[in-house]
Amino acid sequence: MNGRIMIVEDERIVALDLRQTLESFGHEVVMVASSGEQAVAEGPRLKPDLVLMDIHLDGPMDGTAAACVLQEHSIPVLFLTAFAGQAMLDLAERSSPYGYLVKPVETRALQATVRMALARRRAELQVEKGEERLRLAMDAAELGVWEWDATRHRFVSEGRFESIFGCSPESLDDAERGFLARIDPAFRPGIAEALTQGQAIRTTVKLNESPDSGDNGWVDLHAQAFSRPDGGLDRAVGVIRDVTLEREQEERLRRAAVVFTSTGEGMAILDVDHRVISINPAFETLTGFTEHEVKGLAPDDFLHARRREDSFEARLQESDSDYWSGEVACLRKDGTLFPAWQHLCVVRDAQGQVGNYVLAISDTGALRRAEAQINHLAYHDTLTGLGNRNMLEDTIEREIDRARQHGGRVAVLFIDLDGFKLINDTLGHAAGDTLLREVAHRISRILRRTDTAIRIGGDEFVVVVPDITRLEDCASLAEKLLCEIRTGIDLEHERLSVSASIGIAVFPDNANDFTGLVQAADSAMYGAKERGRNRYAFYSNDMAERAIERLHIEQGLLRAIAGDQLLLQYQPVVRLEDGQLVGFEALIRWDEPTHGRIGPDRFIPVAEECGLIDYIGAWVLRTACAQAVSWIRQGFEALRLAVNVSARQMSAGDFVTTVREILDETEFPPDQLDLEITESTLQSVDHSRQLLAELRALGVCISIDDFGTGFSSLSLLKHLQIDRIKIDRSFVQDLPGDANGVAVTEAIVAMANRLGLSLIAEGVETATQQEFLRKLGCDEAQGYLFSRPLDVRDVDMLIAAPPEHLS
Ligand SMILES: Nc1nc2c(ncn2[C@@H]2O[C@H](COP(=O)(O)O[C@H]3[C@@H](O)[C@H](n4cnc5c(=O)[nH]c(N)nc54)O[C@@H]3COP(=O)(O)O)[C@@H](O)[C@H]2O)c(=O)[nH]1
Repeated sequence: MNGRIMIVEDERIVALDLRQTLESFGHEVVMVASSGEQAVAEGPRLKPDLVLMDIHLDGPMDGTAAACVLQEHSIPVLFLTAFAGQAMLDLAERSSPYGYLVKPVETRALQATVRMALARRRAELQVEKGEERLRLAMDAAELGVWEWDATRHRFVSEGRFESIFGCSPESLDDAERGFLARIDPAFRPGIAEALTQGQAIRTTVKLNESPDSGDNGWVDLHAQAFSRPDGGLDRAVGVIRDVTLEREQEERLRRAAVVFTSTGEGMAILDVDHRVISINPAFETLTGFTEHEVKGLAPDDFLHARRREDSFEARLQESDSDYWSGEVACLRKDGTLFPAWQHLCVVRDAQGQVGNYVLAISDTGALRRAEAQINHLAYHDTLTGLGNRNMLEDTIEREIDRARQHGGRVAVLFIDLDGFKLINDTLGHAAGDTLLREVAHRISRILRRTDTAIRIGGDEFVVVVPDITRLEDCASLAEKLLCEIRTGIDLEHERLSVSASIGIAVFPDNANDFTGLVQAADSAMYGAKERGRNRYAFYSNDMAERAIERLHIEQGLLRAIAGDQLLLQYQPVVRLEDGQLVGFEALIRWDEPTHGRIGPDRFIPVAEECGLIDYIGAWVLRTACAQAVSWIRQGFEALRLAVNVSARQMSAGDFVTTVREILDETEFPPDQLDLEITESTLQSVDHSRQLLAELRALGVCISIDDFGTGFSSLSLLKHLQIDRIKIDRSFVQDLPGDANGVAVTEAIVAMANRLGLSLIAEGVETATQQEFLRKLGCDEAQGYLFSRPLDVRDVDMLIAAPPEHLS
């Protein structure tokens, strides 16, 4: 076995001799160095298999120091020395020499020692190479090798162990827990058992979060445990490999598989030639085809109804990406068509080559139907099926646009039912709903195809009439609507009659846009209501003027309250039987310093609108009660006092409390107080039934004022706690000549008698009217025939000395 040898010897003769001897053995002497410095400078470059080194060298670096440096470069050294004292041997040992020859060296000893050293060197190199190979292989396989000596509590590792396990092997030295604690608790018992039983471990485990990096992941763990003879773990050796990415990939695939089989979208996987490889259950459900039936077919052959437009190739070409989505027409197995939203997707491999296609379809038929339903709901009133507020805006704006283009006109009729609230209140919401549906039906029945009927909420409807040429046509339509609505409606056991008030506004005459037109029609509707309901009114400039006047009244009313400009008059009420004075109705007046006396008809509605009525109403009640108490104290003990109450007052949450407090404060006897409430008040006040019950509980009486002018129903009178009905002046004034007035009055008297209610007629101006009413059975009356409303001092005189006709 020959080698490349360097000789380090400062004695030239000895060096030459060594060289000749070594060369005679067939070795190659790569260099003869004469100093330690020269040896360490050239040794690493020449990489000799062996260095023969004289220990005692001249110069600063002796042989042992030079040998230590060469050893760092894995160059083996064989020492030559003239003597071998203990101290020298100790020094030489530090550089782990391959041998130690004492000079003069005998040739055979030199040959044998050099040969053994070279053999050892070769063996070591082989081991090193083997280790290197193993390391590279472990690296390539991304493995970490570990060995756990449980007896000595030592944990060693190589390769990628540290980076995979996320902690240094030293931290695992200590105890089983060090190693096992890194493993997720769910996997720990199995591993622990295999270790204590000395078994092989082949498993994939999850790691806990690393204390160093915070990572957790999955590792493949292959190991063999060895037990001690007395039982228990001696040591374990194994490899680990990080399989986190594979696990995630598997998990993704598993999830994708779940999605594929469970999604509601029909999916088909196609090969490069667009032939079906597989379909999911949803595809089968959507199309009726089984996988077996469509495997190997192209979707264009069995699925796409419009083969040319929806063809696979055409759709993908449309898109400049690998995706296309859009609506297509699809065929089911039974030949029926359905609209579908289709996604096409190209699946490429790592090299960018097309590997597959994915086709996904969802039936958009249901979506289309839902869309239509949502649109319907968005634009229609669910109760009546008419259009709703959204449709109103769209329709009016569209018709205004059209009218602008053609120079036409658009009419808007705003319809509000008279007395609807009362029906809801007394007969219940179900009855109210039935009524609204019937009214909606009647409105629709008489409209043209081009007209639009809308319910904008509650009891308010709007009719949009395009292309009107004459205002008379609007008037006749409004009349037809009033007549249709007025006709009795059968509700369960009741035949109801409800009227409506209609306001009409026209584009471009009254307003130029949607908001203006609807507002104008709304104002006109209020105009119709003010004029007595059950009628229609066109929007007029008067309405705008009235709005300004209202503003002036509102501002004046504030001054009136502050400046004591309000006062009360009292109109006597007489018993028809004997003409006896039975009481008074308190009537408010406003003495305005510049405009003179203003009647309640003008300012009460304004006070209601601006909220001053609560204050004014309480003032009237307090003043009238206090005044009446003084008349009672003057000797008119049987006096009854009627006080008008408006809708707004009744709506105030504390109305009953106000009445109670005023009665307590003035000491007026409750049973002599008559609160006059109009039918329309009952119609507009929520929970009027309960309110009346509470007022009755105070002991006061309730009269229905202006009876017969609004929604009158037997149920209303039956359900509400009422004492008296006041026949409206409008019926009385035409008695007894007018047949209609007579019929209505007779019906009211009959109704009151049947329900045991007392009757009073207002506006009696003639003796004939008085006589007619008396004969009919009417109990009491008031009117100019007996007396106009009087100031307090006139009433004082009246009580002191009643005239003959009021005695
Ligand atoms: N909420 C309140 N409303 C009130 C109050 N005071 C009055 N009013 C209401 O104002 C309306 C107009 O009232 P007024 O101008 O006072 O007219 C009353 C009488 O003067 C009038 N009347 C009486 N007899 C005759 C008659 O023979 N002929 C004729 N043409 N008019 C007559 O009738 C009105 C009384 O109406 P009524 O209350 O329905 O009995 C009116 O609606 C008042 O209710 C108030 O304080 N609060």
